[in-house]
Amino acid sequence: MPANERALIDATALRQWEQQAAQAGLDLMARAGAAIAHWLRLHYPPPRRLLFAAGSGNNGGDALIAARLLLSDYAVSVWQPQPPATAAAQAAEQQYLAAGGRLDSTLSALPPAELLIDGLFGAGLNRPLDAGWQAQIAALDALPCPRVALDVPSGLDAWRGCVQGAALPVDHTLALLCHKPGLFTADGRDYSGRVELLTLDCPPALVPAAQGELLAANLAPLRRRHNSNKGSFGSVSIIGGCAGMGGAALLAGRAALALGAGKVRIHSLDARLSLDPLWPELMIAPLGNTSSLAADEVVAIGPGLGQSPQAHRILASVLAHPGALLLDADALNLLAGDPALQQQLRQRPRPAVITPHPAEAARLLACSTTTVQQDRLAAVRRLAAKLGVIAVLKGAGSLLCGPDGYYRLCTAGNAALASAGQGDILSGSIAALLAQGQDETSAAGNAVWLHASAGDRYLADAGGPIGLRASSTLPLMQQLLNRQLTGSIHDLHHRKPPF
Ligand SMILES: NC(=O)C1=CN([C@@H]2O[C@H](COP(=O)(O)OP(=O)(O)OC[C@H]3O[C@@H](n4cnc5c(N)ncnc54)[C@H](OP(=O)(O)O)[C@@H]3O)[C@@H](O)[C@H]2O)[C@@H](O)CC1
Ligand SMILES: Nc1ncnc2c1ncn2[C@@H]1O[C@H](COP(=O)(O)OP(=O)(O)O)[C@@H](O)[C@H]1O
Ligand SMILES: [K+]
Repeated sequence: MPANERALIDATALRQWEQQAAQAGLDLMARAGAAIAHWLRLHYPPPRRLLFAAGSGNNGGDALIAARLLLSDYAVSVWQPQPPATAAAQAAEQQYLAAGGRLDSTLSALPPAELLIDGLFGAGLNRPLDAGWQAQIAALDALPCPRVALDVPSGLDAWRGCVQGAALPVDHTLALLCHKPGLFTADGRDYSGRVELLTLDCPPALVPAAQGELLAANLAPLRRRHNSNKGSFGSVSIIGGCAGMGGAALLAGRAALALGAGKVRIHSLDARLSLDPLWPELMIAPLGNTSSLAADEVVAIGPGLGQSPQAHRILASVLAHPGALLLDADALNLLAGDPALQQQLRQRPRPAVITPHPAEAARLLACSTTTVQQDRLAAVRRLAAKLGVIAVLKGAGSLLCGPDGYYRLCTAGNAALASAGQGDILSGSIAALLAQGQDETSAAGNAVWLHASAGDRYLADAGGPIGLRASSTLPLMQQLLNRQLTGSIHDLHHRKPPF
């Protein structure tokens, strides 16, 4: 996907884009209708019985234009529960009627369809659907035919990915002009089906600067010279593994090794943990003093750390580590409870990476997990700005954001990853890529992509999402990483920045 096709534009910038296009004489709705009709002809060739659901806004206008363009060789019905409310949608309705099209306001009166095209609500949905609309969504959902959503499945918030009372799950979503983040995060993936972007051929001069993008990996910079040794690939220290939680630190350590760090040490808070018999390559030692950490090693603190006074002391001292630093799990819980630690984190010359799941993010933001999940993008932006970090908000549709507010959204991953220890694997993987010289933004993005894609590989191979253990994710990630290390030897000598 070309970079500009990954662009994510906020609602305000999108409205300005629309206005500027109109001023430049571009009829975006006509382009949208034509592109939708073209897509439908290609994927659902005539003859067929099509049912368009046309709402009162411009989403309904798109539907009416496409319906008109398909009148000649499809059997077209249009369900229009309310008259159009915008000038553009009203014009689209007039053209449709003038071309001989029919409108119906009662869904049950319409003949059975072979394909439903959902143009009821688009990016302009601005409040939860009431009981009446929820019943209409349920009636559409009961139709025994495939569905294609225009821009966004009706009832799904295009920006936040939350269901607004009820939403119509579809097989395909045709995103218009640009992708909307709500298609891929929170509830988005459960409703959007396969998403395709119709760019509407907008002249590049009119395209605004993006506020974010869909995450893409760039792992080629991790290619290795023959003339290298373990010292070339950095050192990682994992700090955690208190009594009863040693497994978390071991998983993070194994991930750091599996993803290519040259040397990995686990500093366990539990003196009894001294060897990983399955991975004896891991060095395990108690953390006597943080001054034993080398300035250039990568430190990941949190997996199994616990929240004891000792853990708090270690965290306070590790925040001064001059090298790359990652905070996860209990390190984040300790941070949430102590504004002085937060201040220390903000003052770091080199921004740390934090990897909260939604409940940890909620503690850091002093709000509820529901609030985080209702607007995951706002939450990750607030975290990054408040703490001066590269924040990774995990979960369905992981989001990454730096203090400048620019964000990346991972479209890969699935519920196979919803199992204990997967977060520890992610932390260790980010640490491994940092140790191999990637900057914080690249390391976090590439590791999130590898982890999520390993989940997708498992889903495809196993035929379903159940049974992926955190440990078993590692060989899948390793394989994906090795397969991405392509490119010419020339590139090794002229490394470009990864993003
Ligand atoms: N951006 C672009 O450049 C392009 C945009 N295009 C298309 O325009 C679409 C956006 O159009 P839009 O802004 O007119 O809003 P849309 O989604 O049709 O619906 C809003 C309507 O529903 C109403 N309403 C809202 N919530 C409600 C609720 N809970 N319950 C009940 N009613 C509710 C709201 O009215 P309200 O009651 O708020 O006054 C309004 O009438 C976009 O998705 C894409 O398809 C393309 O043509 C080309 C390029
Ligand atoms: N439904 C899902 N879709 C995509 N990714 C998921 C899903 N559930 C979990 N994950 C991923 O799995 C990891 C789980 O991390 P976390 O909740 O910290 O687990 P743990 O604390 O058990 O290690 C995160 O990277 C998260 O993004
Ligand atoms: K829609």
